[in-house]
Amino acid sequence: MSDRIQSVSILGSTGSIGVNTLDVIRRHPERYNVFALTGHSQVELLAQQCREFQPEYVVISEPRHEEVLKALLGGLNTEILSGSSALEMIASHQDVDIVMAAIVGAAGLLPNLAAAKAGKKVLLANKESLVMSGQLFMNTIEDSGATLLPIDSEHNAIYQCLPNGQMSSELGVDKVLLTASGGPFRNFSLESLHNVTPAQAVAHPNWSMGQKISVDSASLMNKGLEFIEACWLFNCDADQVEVVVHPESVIHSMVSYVDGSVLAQMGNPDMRTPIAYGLAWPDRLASGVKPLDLFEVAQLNFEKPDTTRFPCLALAKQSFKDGGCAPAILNAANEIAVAAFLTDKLSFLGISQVVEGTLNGVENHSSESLENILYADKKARDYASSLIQRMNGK
Ligand SMILES: NC(=O)C1=CN([C@@H]2O[C@H](COP(=O)(O)OP(=O)(O)OC[C@H]3O[C@@H](n4cnc5c(N)ncnc54)[C@H](OP(=O)(O)O)[C@@H]3O)[C@@H](O)[C@H]2O)C=CC1
Ligand SMILES: CC(=O)[C@@H](O)[C@H](O)COP(=O)(O)O
Ligand SMILES: [Mn+2]
Repeated sequence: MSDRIQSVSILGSTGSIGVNTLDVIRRHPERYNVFALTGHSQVELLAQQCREFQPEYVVISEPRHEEVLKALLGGLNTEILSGSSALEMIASHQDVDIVMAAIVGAAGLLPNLAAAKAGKKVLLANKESLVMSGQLFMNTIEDSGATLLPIDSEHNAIYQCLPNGQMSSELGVDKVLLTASGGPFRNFSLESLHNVTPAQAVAHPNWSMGQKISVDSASLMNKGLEFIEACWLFNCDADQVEVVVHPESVIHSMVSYVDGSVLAQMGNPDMRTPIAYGLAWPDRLASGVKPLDLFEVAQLNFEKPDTTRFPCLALAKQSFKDGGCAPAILNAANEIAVAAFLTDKLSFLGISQVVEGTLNGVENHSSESLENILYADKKARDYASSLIQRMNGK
């Protein structure tokens, strides 16, 4: 354990992961100091977090809200910044040890890359940035000597079950078993999926999360993004990752070995466990999570995923196999489609149609440069938006 207090920047402190991160940090003032906090639209909550944790910097990424934030924080010794370049600054600042990457979606890419380039300990919750830029992101981590620790519950579990955090066949690793809850519509017929609402989609059976990831869990796009995330994080081929539906979300994922052993990481579904693991690694830290009561759990169930009702999983796997910017195109189309679904401009089943249509309609290029990735992201957003307009007869 390091004796020095660690300085933490939290990208997306007003979100579900951000709030849980602050909850863990609050329990350990002797170990962590908050260097910077960031939010996008929740100005009141961001101001409240600043009053409690007194960071050096606060960034409101949406510049419209800067004046309100200033008014709310009058007299506080925290420097107030706005805009996306400020996010990169607080993610790469020389006084920062740990960066929690918890902005939702592609908006996290540039600050996450800045943290990686600056050699920080990067706690990666934002899976979209890795899906978009897999090879580039992993190369950046390796070149800078940064430490990358997965916070996504499944990947954190896999990391804990692998011998050295990597898919090593020399050490007898056979396969990664990526668990999926199946989401709120696991038992819905294809017919009934036509009419499901945003309120139903965000009501995840086991986890309390932000709206976008909750819809992704309902469509199984979350598992598709996580499939790609696992391949990059652990240097796996597509056939070394198997998705297993496990409705209880008590096993957070598993690793199988050539001798027939299967190692699982288990616990109550509460993100404070992987967050505490990432913050304290290689130590362990009390997180406030209730111990798992196996008698209460009683049963663990497993099923195969159904890609007929949930085509997003198959689309994501295919995009990874296609390579280049295909995963970035998939991600961008999905972000646009989910936003349209949440605002009643697209049906639930329309999400996979928009993603598939965009993958077919936008040309794929090499993903070697950041410029190519950002170009694919922009093209895919434009294409998906116009597709939704056409689907709505406009
Ligand atoms: N929630 C969970 O349990 C899990 C989440 N993850 C991943 O972690 C990430 C965050 O998820 P979650 O916390 O649920 O999401 P939330 O929607 O709860 O929070 C998102 C955060 O990002 C900020 N934000 C939104 N848009 C922008 C933008 N354009 N620029 C900068 N900041 C922005 C939000 O600010 P504001 O709220 O102020 O608008 C908020 O702080 C996602 O990538 C998700 O996939 C992974 C595993 C589990
Ligand atoms: C908590 C977490 O990591 C989420 O990504 C969660 O896994 C969503 O659950 P499903 O996508 O399996 O429904
Ligand atoms: Mn997950």
